[in-house]
Parts: sequence; structure tokens; C-alpha cells
Amino acid sequence: MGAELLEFKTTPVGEINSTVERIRQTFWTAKTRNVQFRIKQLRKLYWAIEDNKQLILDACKKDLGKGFFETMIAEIAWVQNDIIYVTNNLAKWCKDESAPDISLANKFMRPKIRKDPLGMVLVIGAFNFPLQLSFGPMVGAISGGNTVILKPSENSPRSAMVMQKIMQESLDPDCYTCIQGSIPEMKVLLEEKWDKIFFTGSATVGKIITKAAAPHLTPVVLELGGRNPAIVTRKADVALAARRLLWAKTMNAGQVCISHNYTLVDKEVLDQFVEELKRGLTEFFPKGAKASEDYGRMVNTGSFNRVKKMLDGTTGKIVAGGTVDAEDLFIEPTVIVITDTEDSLMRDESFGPLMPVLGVDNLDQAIHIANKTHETPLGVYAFGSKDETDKVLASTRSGGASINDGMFHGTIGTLAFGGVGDSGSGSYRGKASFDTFVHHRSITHTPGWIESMLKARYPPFAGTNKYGQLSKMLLQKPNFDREGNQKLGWITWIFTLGTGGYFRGASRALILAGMAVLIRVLMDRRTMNGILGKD
Ligand SMILES: NC(=O)c1ccc[n+]([C@@H]2O[C@H](COP(=O)([O-])OP(=O)(O)OC[C@H]3O[C@@H](n4cnc5c(N)ncnc54)[C@H](O)[C@@H]3O)[C@@H](O)[C@H]2O)c1
Ligand SMILES: CC1=C(/C=C/C(C)=C/C=C/C(C)=C/C=C/C=C(C)/C=C/C=C(C)/C=C/C=C(\C)C=O)C(C)(C)CCC1
Repeated sequence: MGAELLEFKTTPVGEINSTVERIRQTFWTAKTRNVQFRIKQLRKLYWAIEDNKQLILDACKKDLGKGFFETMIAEIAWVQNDIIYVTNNLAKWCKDESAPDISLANKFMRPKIRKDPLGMVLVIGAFNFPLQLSFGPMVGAISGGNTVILKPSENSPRSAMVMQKIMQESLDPDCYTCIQGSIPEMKVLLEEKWDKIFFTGSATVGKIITKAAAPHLTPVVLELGGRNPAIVTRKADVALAARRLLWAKTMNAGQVCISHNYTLVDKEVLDQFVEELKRGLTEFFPKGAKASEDYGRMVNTGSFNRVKKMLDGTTGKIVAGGTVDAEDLFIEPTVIVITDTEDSLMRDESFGPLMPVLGVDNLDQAIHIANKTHETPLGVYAFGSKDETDKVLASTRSGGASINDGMFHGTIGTLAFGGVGDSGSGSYRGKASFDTFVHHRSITHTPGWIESMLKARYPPFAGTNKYGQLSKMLLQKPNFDREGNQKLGWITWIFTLGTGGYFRGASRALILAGMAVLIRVLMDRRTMNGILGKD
């Protein structure tokens, strides 16, 4: 018989400080500095995930109604892929890097960058992709050589317990451990001094974390949410846009931080877009979303009520879906045509399967509304001609963007991921995860034999020419004039023929050569004509 899901059990508050202290002390033993140790731990984690695959599938089903495909692709295989990628590259990433742009004089000191562990870090997970958003950052933290405490979200309780089991089965408990709980346990954790806190969740809690970190000057990575716009112009492939956006909104029943919160559609293609969304819904869920094994549920009654309230508050018209079932925590994928930018569906992040669609007159209006709704969302999704999508990118800000798709950029596991402004700060995934969890430590070695050449740095300076000697070695000359224009050195002038650019210089040289050949040919013809007496 397979293993059973465990009941959620909070870590006793009285145990938290001593656990933290144990994890802190382990860092000082330097055990996690050893790169091979880190790789082995990550490989063990990989196999423990594999061995607990069925439990993870069961837990995600119970917690969020997640089907096999979504749990495999965005949780289990996602984290396993990450582990393989990280373990394949870690030895290379950990090597000291020679520092760039070092002057000849300073090269003797062999400046380099060492990727140093930060120390003891706290990873706080969110409920919607319980494994991905907890183990993902934790893999980065382990790869960086840190000791780690993971606090999964209590709102996906079965998944949280499976993660604890996996950690206990695979990882060194003195280096990496899991603490379960909610606000009371978080309060105790946040009183501790961490070397970094990695938080995924809401902006409201993000502020609490940041405030708690401030007295210790602990750096914080914030992976928050946003009211992400999708924009569809009249030049877009409307059917394709509808299908892709439907995919981005029905995954995990819309509980995805990077899915679009609303869609701005050119009025000329609004009806067609809505029809294509309806067509897509019957294609994705032929027997209806409720009967589909693939379609998820709201995580709990609180979330269900919140999303339902947003739907109840709209002044728009429901044109597809709209059914809900509180017992089952089910909310049908719902398309609502709205007419007001202040609609309840625009004011907040829905984090549910609601698809408000607002007609706009043109792209400029769409951009204006998007920027007014949220200046710095997590994602922007634009469908239209190249010029139009370029314009959207150039006139908006966001953590990431997918052109001609919904949230695609967020599905590439090796692409750096993060928010901007109030949708978050810091990034991770792939190599970015490693970089987030190490300190780039600059190191020099000054050889003894160079002392006589470095003597000019020591006082006394007054009455000596030490500054003159050193400045010859160290100071650079400006290559620009007082107007900010670039000045050309004579070597550059020769190679660029005064154009300032090598390509333009080469073009000018070709033209000059062509003219010289032409003059030569003309002169030769005149000479020949003279000889032949043709003049
Ligand atoms: N940028 C991302 O990668 C990303 C990913 C998933 C979710 N999100 C965002 O997160 C939100 C939904 O996730 P959620 O409900 O799990 O977020 P949440 O902020 O409620 O919870 C996240 C974590 O914070 C802890 N927490 C909750 N209240 C706390 C408090 N008062 N003090 C200290 N800790 C507390 C929880 O235990 C949990 O582990 C949405 O806004 C969504 O956009 C962002
Ligand atoms: C196979 C060939 C090709 C390429 C095909 C490609 C690129 C297929 C891609 C398929 C995809 C993207 C499937 C869907 C995957 C869904 C994933 C991974 C979901 C991830 C969810 C995430 C990360 C959620 C995150 C949530 C967060 C952060 C917050 O809430 C071609 C086209 C090259 C041709 C040859 C064959």
C-alpha cells in the first residue's frame, strides 16, 4: 500500500528558536561550503521527490484540485529539472571569476570574484504552486552554500507535510529543515536575524516581512503579485490570442501570479474575441470545467469567497461561465465583458478564473489604462503587429512580458523570474537562483615583491610628487568634450576615417577607394587616347 497523506502539524513555537540556532551554528562549521556536499544533497532531494511522486500528486489534488499534468509539469518535473540543471552547472558557477575591466597596474593584484554563501536563509512559500515556489528557491539557496529553513504555506497543508517528509528523508537535518505554521510561527521566525529572506506571496505580507527584516538590515527577495494586463489589438490573430489567454487563465483555476488579471481588446474585434474564448472553453473542457479532471479548485473557503465577491460586485455582463459551488470550492472559468475601468474585477488581483474583457478604442488607450491600473505589474501580455507589441513594451513596465502569448516567459525554468516595483524585487530561477543566494565577494592578493612600486601610496604626501607618479598609472583621460560629445583619439581617427565608427569608417574607405579607381581608369583612358591621337 502506498504512503498516506499526513495531517498538517504546526511546529511547536517553543522549538523554533533552538532549531534556528542549530541551523545557524551549522553554517559556521562550513559544512555547506563544500560544493560536492551541496551537489549530493540536491541529488538526494531529487530522488526523494521521485520516491514521493504519488504523495505529491495526491497532496496537490487534495489541496488545490490539481490534475496530473499540472502537478507533473509545474511542480514535480519542474523542481527535478531545476535540480538536474543546477547540479550539472554548480561546480562551474562556484569557480572564482576573474574580475572584468581591471587596469594593467591592478592586474598584479589578481582581482577576482568569489561566490560566497550568504549564511542562514529563510524561504517562505506560497500556496498556489506549493512545491515549485518552496523547493524552487530552496534549491537556489542550497546551491549557494547556505543553510536553509523552509516555511511552506499552511494553506496547502498536505503539500506542506509532504515537503517536510521529503526534506527529512533526503537532506542533512542540521543544514536544512522545515518549519510548519502560520502567523504565530512566522512571528517567531521573523524575530531572528537571517542573512536573507526569500518571500513569495501577497504584497500585504511582503510589507510585514520587509518591516521585520529592516532592524537586522536583512536583504529580502520579494516575489509578489500584480494586476497584469493583456492587450489584444485589431491586428492580432484574435483566435490565437483567445486560446493562449484561456490557457494562461485556466491553469490552476487562475491561481497563478503571472496570469493576466484583465484583457483590453480593440472594440472592433471584441465580439470575435469573446466568441473565440467560448469556443476555447468547450475545446479545453468538453464536458464542462467542473467535470474535468484537469481543472483545479480554489484553495479554501476564504479564497472562494473573495473571488465570488469580486464577481458579485461587477457591473459587467457575464458572457460565459459564471457558475460556482461553494461546497466544492469550484468557480467556473468566467468571461465578463466590462465597461468600467473602476469595475470590481479591475481594482484587485483576482487570483481566480475570472476573465474580464474591456473594449478600447485604440492601442494608446489600452496602454493608458494598463499603466493607470497598475504601474508595475508582474507581467504584460501583448497581441498585435510587431510595431504595436514593441510600443507596448516601450510604454509599460513589468517584471516580465510575453509577446503573442499569456505568461509564457514564466514557464521557462532557466529564465530569470521576478517582479519590479511593487510586484517584487530580486529574481531567481536557473543561474539567477544561484546568484541570488551568493555574495559576489571581490578579492585581491597583493604580492610582497611589488612593495617598492606601491610605496607612493604611503604618507607623507605633502611636498612629494607621489600623486603625480600614481596618477600617471591610474588616471584615465576623458574621451568626451564639455558638450558630452565623443572625442576621437588619433588612432581611432585613422581607423574610422573621422567617422567615429568602424563600420562607417570602412564604408567611407570603400567609397574613397572606388573614387580612386574611377579617377585612375579615367586618367588611363585619357593617356591612351593621347597616344592614339584621338583628342
Ligand atoms: N511572484 C510570485 O512568484 C508569486 C507566486 C505565487 C503567489 N504570488 C502572490 O501571492 C499571493 C497569494 O499567495 P498566498 O495567499 O500564499 O500569499 P500570502 O502572502 O497570504 O502567504 C504567503 C506566505 O506568507 C505567510 N504569511 C501569511 N500571513 C502572514 C503574516 N501576517 N506574517 C507573516 N507571514 C505571513 C504564509 O504563511 C505563507 O507562507 C498573490 O498575491 C499572488 O500574486 C506571487
Ligand atoms: C517540442 C518542439 C518545439 C517546442 C515546443 C515547446 C516550447 C512547447 C512548450 C510547451 C509548454 C510551454 C507547455 C506548458 C507548460 C506549462 C508550464 C511549464 C507551467 C508552468 C507554470 C509555472 C511556472 C507557474 C508559475 C507560477 C508562479 C511563479 C506564480 O504563481 C518546437 C516549437 C521548437 C518545434 C519542435 C518541437
